[in-house]
Amino acid sequence: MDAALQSTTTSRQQLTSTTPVAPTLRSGNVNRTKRNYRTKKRDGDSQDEDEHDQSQDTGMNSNDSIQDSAPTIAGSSLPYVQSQNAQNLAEVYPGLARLSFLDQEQEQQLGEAGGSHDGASSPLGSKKPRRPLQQKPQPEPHLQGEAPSPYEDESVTTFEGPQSTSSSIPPTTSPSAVSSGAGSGSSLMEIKETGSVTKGRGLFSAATGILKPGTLIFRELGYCQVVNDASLSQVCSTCFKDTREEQGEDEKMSSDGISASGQKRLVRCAGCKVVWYCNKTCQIKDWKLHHQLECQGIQKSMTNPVMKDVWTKRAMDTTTVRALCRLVRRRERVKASMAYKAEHGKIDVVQKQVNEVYFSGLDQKEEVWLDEHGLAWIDQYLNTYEKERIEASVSTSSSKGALEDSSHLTKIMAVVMSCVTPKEDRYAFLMGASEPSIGAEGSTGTGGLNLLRKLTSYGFTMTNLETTTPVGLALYIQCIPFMNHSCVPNCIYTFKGSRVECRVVRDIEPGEEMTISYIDQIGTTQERQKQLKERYHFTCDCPLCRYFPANPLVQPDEAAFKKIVPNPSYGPSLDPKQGYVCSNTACTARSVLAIDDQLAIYNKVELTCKECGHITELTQETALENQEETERLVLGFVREMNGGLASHGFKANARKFELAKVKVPESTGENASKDESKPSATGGMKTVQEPSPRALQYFDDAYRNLTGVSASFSGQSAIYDNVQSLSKGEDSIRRCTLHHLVRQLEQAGFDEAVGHKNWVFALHRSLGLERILNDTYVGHHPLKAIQGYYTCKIANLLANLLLEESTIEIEESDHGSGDEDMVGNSDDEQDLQVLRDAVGGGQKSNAVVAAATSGTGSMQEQLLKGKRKEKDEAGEADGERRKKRLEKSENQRTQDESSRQLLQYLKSLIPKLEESSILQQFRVCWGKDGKLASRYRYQVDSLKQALHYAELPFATP
Ligand SMILES: C[S@@+](CC[C@H](N)C(=O)[O-])C[C@H]1O[C@@H](n2cnc3c(N)ncnc32)[C@H](O)[C@@H]1O
Repeated sequence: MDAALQSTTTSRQQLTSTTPVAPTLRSGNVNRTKRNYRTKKRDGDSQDEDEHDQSQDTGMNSNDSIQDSAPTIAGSSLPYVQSQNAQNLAEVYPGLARLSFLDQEQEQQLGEAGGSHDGASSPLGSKKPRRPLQQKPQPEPHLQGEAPSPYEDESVTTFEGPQSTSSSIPPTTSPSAVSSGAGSGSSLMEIKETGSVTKGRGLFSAATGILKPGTLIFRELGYCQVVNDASLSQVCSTCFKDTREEQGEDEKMSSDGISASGQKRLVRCAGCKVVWYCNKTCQIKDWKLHHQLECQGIQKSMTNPVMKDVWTKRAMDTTTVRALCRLVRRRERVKASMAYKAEHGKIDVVQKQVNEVYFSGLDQKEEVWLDEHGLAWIDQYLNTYEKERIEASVSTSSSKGALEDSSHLTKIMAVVMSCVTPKEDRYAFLMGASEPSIGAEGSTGTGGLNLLRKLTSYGFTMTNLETTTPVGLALYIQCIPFMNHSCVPNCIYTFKGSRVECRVVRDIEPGEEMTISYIDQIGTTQERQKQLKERYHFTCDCPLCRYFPANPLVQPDEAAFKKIVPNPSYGPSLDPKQGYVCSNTACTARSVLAIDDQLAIYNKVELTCKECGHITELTQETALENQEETERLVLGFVREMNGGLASHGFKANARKFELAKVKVPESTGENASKDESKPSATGGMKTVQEPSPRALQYFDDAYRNLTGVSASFSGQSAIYDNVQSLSKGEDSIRRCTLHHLVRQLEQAGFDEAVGHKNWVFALHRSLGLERILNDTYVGHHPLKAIQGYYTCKIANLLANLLLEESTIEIEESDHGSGDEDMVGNSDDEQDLQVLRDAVGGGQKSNAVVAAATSGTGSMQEQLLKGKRKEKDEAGEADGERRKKRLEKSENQRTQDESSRQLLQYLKSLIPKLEESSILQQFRVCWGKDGKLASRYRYQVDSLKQALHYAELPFATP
């Protein structure tokens, strides 16, 4: 959300360690004379940068290049050339003529490669048939009741852009918001007023039935998006593919895009030397959409010595700058197109053709919509509500003074203006006082300051789906920006490239508002509210904030929260994350006795537990000691994770914080982690990557120190047991909070470390974070969603692998499994198909399949619930409740059985998946370069890891 600023900060932090510094532009780059095509042809493919250099040169001298390249265009078979004269083309895209050279070369290259190319970025001019606009994607398996999938039948989907562009009320539907189920025309969601003056509008369910967890409610393309500075050389600026996934976390990329192993991953635009791409297809696509003008702008900006430092020495983060430039340019393009339409009564042919060339299927549809309605829409939705807010944040911006003395926002504006606006238009651009003429170089639309303000409050930080690392900044305008915040959201969002996807995480009733969390949910009510106030300028009033009011004097409100969480583990008085619980180890109550704030007022408090009457004395010193002890333990954990060699500082270890290689007996499973030193019966030992037992012991101690609960990765049910082992002894006050631990882990680079997918599995599973998130933190942590997504993805991929699709039955479970992760994702579908072909389509029983497809996402939760219920049973005597519990436990047994079947099934797949012949086939049919084979390998490894941890017994409260 206010990611523009946020991401700027993040990126700046990362900049010091990871951002490559682009080499200084060769002198005379901008005015370098053109070389002829033949020279370029001779240079061949390896000369990417030179080729682009030339296209840049041509782009900057468009008149010459149009004449020069006219014959080439005329003779080309490229679709946009066939029916378009070069002059018209060049008017809109001055560099296009020169680009035809790249297109031809691209075609040639593809021809040589047998036309096998990543379908997601189909080459310009290739004969490859586009996915038809009305192709029917697979239905969403998790949509319950009558609510149709947003993509159920696109042939009848109609785009409803702004109903009246002059209206100040924005339209209630947008392409992504419209879900036309089999001609019903019904919609899955609608935008309407919440009824709260502070909240304004929101996104509401318009489905007729309950939307179940896992349901994909929409996917949305960005209006404009950029890769952040820290990721520029590692993430493609067109498709947002993150090469770090393939190269592994510790294989860093140098500033020239060469990995530690010497492989070149991305190619850089040789014109500006700022943005990077997977290949020329991506480069061309971006060139035509955005980068041509962006590239010229950056080079123009570099003629100013101060600005030059920004671009070449990264004197400041340029993420927001580039995003804003793209926003300005896109608005320009749309305006030019609209003006054309007004004058000629039809859509600009070039625009139309370019759209056709660029996009296929849904993308094209969405892009056309964005082009036609985006401008009006963006103005409407941004202006109506946000106008009075955040004004202060930019009120100081002006073009005054030197860059160094200016505020951050002023700096951003200064750089933006140096890229997009001629000097004489700068004031107009800044204030929106007048409209520069359409089509003129540097024409900018209204109010650069306004746009910046909007970008900073509506921009989203895009993250890598699997690692959750921030990769870029995007502005969405259709659905997600209408979603309000809740600390117990019913939806979560994730990114696939630049496309955002929004899913349901708990039941949504018809008409209920759909919410997301703008912030990390791990904090206390005070912490969350502080963040929301600072970043988004509102005070959250969600059910969780009302259940655990930030101010302990405010009467808690139970009703709203209990609607969402029927049996919360804690009473509604104090947020358990901010307090201390009874120190009597025999006491099973976890009611909060005191909070930090109280301790700040009184140096010493005596706390009587209502449950057991035990009196605990709590002093600031005790609290501090607890804190220090935990820090020491976390340090020990970090040191062990780094091989136990040296005692490093927190931050310095960030990148090294990896799973240790541990020798375990061949027969993995529960014993593997319990007794790693003993060889198995067969005598074999093997190396797996997981936290060492000592590291886990450290973590367990730290965890227990703070919570009074054993993380118990080793399988002992350990709530409140073993507290004696703590140095503070039995009477130690136990802090009922984990956020300090989480903060320390963050400091220790944990966040970066969990970028490693196995880490996510390992730690969530083995340290019981699932339980913590479910039980203590109540809501759904984004990481959990990612984990769930990933688990589903692997499980589905593999579960489907050996099955005929027709035999798959989706059984309803109390948690969505996210099966639809596969739906509509051509990459995954291809993955699946290739795998299926490779393995040869084995058969499994329906029951197993149903278990596999229904239980995947909630597998761990099901186990967790089972254990929790067992514990509940032991502690309660009430007959009525026992009866209910028995019923529940019956359900639980079924779920456990389903999970067990799933586990067994997935385990049985592994040997088959690991057959070398399959791996070989996979390599041959997909990636000659072996990339996809290694991705496949990675998935199998992750599955093994997940299964390994899934088999460890859970610690239950
Ligand atoms: C992305 S917009 C959400 C859509 C917005 N309500 C609208 O009408 O355009 C974010 C802004 O909505 C408001 N908002 C979001 N969630 C809120 C909440 N839970 N309570 C109050 N205001 C909220 C804040 O002003 C925030 O800056």
